[in-house]
Amino acid sequence: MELSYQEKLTLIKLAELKRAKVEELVKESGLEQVAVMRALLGLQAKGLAKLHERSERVVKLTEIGKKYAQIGLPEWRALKVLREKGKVTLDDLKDVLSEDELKPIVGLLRREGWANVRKEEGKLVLEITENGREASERPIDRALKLLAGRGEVPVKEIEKLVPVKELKRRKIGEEDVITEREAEITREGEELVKKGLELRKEVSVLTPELIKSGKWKEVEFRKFDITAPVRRIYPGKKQPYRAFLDKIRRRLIEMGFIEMTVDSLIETQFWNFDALFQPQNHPAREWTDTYQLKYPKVGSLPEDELVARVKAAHEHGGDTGSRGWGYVWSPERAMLLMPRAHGTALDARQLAKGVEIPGKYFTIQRVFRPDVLDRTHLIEFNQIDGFVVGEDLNFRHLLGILKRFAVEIAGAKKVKFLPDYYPFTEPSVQMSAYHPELGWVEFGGAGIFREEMTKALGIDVPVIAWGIGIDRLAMFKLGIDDIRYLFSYDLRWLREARLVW
Ligand SMILES: N[C@@H](Cc1ccccc1)C(=O)O
Repeated sequence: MELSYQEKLTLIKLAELKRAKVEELVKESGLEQVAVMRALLGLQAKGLAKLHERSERVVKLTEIGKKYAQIGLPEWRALKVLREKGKVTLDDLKDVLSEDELKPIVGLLRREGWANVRKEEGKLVLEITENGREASERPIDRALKLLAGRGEVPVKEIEKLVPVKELKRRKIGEEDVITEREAEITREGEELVKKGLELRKEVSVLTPELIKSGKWKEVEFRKFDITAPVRRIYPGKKQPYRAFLDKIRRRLIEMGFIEMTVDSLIETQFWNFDALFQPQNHPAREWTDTYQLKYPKVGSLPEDELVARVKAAHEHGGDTGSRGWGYVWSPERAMLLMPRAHGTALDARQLAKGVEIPGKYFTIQRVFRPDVLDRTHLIEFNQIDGFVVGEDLNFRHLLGILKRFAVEIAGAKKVKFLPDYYPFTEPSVQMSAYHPELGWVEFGGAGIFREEMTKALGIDVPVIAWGIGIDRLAMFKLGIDDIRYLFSYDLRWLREARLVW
């Protein structure tokens, strides 16, 4: 029978102890816990040892419990003050009790019979009782000491002092299940050890020295079982949502899209609304709710010529043949600052700066809109906006691009388009994708930018554009059904979530 070095060593130690906890064997052999476990499993498979597992319910201290073990339970801290003063108000206890501890203290002291409660001039007054003067260690105090000293105490043992429920209610203790493993040597094991085992240290790394000196012929090589279960480790990795966004960015760049960036999350209404041909004094301005900046209130407008063209488009359609919105456009209004409400503002900035024709552009932006938080809505979310500009583009190209996004990037199984309205596109479309749990989820809007907008920005060819709520795409991909989870601190999720794309 072939045994590894670790198995031999463990078996020899086990032969001395006959029956031992895994921890003892770890101490005796000087091996790692995992190595001993693996050796024992090996020995068990060969019939040389037997493993016994026993689970036990134990109680251990919570963080609060640990604190109490150091500074004393609130009732003791309060009683100390009471003993000194005889009579106190709740205010007098503020020095020794935290706010959370103050609330239940009256009930606690009364239940123990340590204090009487009265009202004096509208204030609660606590007065010490005989019981309070003579109070000494109670079962719960002993339980706390026991837990502090031993770390974990079996439920059975604690319950002799206080019900575990009581410890849980007071947030002092919590329950846990520990599994204890014990190994026992079998008769075969004993016989093998009696016959004598040669403990030859195994080599786990083949070094150049071993080869050069020819020693490799003499040493014993350690065998590795690469299918053996090991402890899970969680190496550092990108936050799953961040990783998702980065991959989309990469993918779009690979597809030939140029990324548009901007330094600030704050935007003038000019770029958020006006440059997109959204009328200032019209309900359409509220096609979505937005926030406004209190301080500073205003920013600056771009060059006069551009502002004049946007103004002309709003007032009478500029040189597009449109009649515009027919009102007097106000530069003051356009200067107001706001947290950016959609990524489309960057489209306008880019078009005004000039674009390659044909060209494809995109941006991933954090945007802000008031909303009621729920599993599909956040007030702060991310959008991928983008546009394609070129001579012969039409609506079909747009639908094709959008569908590819939803299916390829988000892994949506079904997609549907519905007519929609945006002041800056004509025609406009809304896209929804199907999620097995959420049903149809709206993803975003798209359309062909209106001439009143593009002409004023200096562009003479069709521009197809879209804005997609990327957070919802991420939900599809990451397999979560609550959008708030994207920003979760839940360590388990952060560790276990697969990095998908
Ligand atoms: N900006 C729009 C989406 C959109 C972008 C581009 C064209 C049409 C619509 C939104 O936030 O919903």
